[in-house]
Amino acid sequence: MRKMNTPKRIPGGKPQGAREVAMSVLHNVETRGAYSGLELNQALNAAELSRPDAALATELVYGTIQRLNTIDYELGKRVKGWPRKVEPWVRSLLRLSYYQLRWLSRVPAHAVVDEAVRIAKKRGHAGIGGLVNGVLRGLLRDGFDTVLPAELSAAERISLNQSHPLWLVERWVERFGERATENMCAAGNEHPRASARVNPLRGTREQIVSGMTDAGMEVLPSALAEAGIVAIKAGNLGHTDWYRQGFISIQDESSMLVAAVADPKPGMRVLDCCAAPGGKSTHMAERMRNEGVVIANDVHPHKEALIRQQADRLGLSIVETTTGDALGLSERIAPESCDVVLLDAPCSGLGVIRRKPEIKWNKTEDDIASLAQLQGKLLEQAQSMVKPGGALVYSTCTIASEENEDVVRAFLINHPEYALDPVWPEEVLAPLRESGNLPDGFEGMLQLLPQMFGSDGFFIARMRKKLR
Ligand SMILES: C[S@@+](CC[C@H](N)C(=O)[O-])C[C@H]1O[C@@H](n2cnc3c(N)ncnc32)[C@H](O)[C@@H]1O
Repeated sequence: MRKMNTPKRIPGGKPQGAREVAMSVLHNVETRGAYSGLELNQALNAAELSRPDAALATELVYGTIQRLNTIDYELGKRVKGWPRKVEPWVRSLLRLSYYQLRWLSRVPAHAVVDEAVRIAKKRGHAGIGGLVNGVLRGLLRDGFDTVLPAELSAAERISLNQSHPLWLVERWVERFGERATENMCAAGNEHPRASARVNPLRGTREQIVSGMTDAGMEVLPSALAEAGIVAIKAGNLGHTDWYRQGFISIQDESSMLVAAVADPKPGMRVLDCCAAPGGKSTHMAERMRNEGVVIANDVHPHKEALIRQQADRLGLSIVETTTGDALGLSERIAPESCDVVLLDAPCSGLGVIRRKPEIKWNKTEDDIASLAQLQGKLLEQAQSMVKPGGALVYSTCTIASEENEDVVRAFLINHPEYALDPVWPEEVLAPLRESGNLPDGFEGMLQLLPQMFGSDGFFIARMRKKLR
């Protein structure tokens, strides 16, 4: 879903109903490069849909973006000049209708077609209505199995069946093999599970799981993160008193491993270079039992308040927020003054495709190369503030060796005073070992893949600065 140069408005005024809202969001994501999450929130607020309709619009937006490759492949067989020669809003309408007919069986097929034709006529003309009617009824007649030509490569087949861009699938097949890549892409199409992190200053995981269960929520302790709770059927955890009163934070289970690997102790001085919205800063402060200091820095001034709000909600007074480019941090923070420095770097996000599906269509190999350069520079800054004997932790939510292992290896070549540190807390290593996901000869770098635990794809490396 690359941004096009000539954005056009959808004719026919304000969107009404779930499908029109979804269509307008998809249109804006494609034509203006808008973020699906932000765009959807704004559209839902403006349209004042009922809860079921808002849920349907949400499902249509995310599902259509997730399955875009497969949808376009199938529509390309039926619509002349697809997709370029078709009006962008008609494209969005056909795509979301295809998604609904193939993957959302709870809506009767005739209702999907009738509604799509109604929207096409209302916003276009009878001719567009006829096109939409013909395409959708043809699909209903012929069925929805994607039959691919036998001569396709494994990567081409996975790309079309699992709807991921070919360049990405080719890289992953080369590195992880066909089976793991297919599983990874399938995991990328799953709905993300909601999970929460327990604030140990307010209660234990057992207490909170049992309190939630008593309240009728279906939750489980995380198999990956010691502080994690996975929601099976629990509604929006962010709307509960557990959240409002600081018992829990909403965080992915993989993300929870980062503070566990950093493992700061009470009384330490800790720096989080790229901290907003504060998930890992607050987690580290919790693990430090609110003793010591966590300096939470981010480049964007408006994000400082987000970190502050989280720290206040959780009752963490040791989180000190600062704003500035992490590339200039060493001008503001004394050299070798921190026991632990975390660089949770900006990255291509290929591990969080489940949450932000447009990443698949917006990111390019050039983005990976330029992010890798920035990450190398950020790590260079971050290291200068680590005390001798202290820890430097580097993490990303992506699955690209250039942004992960290569950044760390290049750094270590230039910094013989650092070494990878494989001595991670047993709470992190045990679940990895027991599930067969701890690499042989583990050196202190871990690439978590989304299919391993159903959590985000994440990379974590822990390095130690040698004592002089
Ligand atoms: C992966 S997110 C951090 C998530 C955060 N650690 C958490 O767990 O909530 C990366 C953050 O880096 C920030 N960022 C990007 N470039 C930066 C820079 N040059 N200096 C400082 N922060 C930066 C972004 O604003 C973004 O909030």
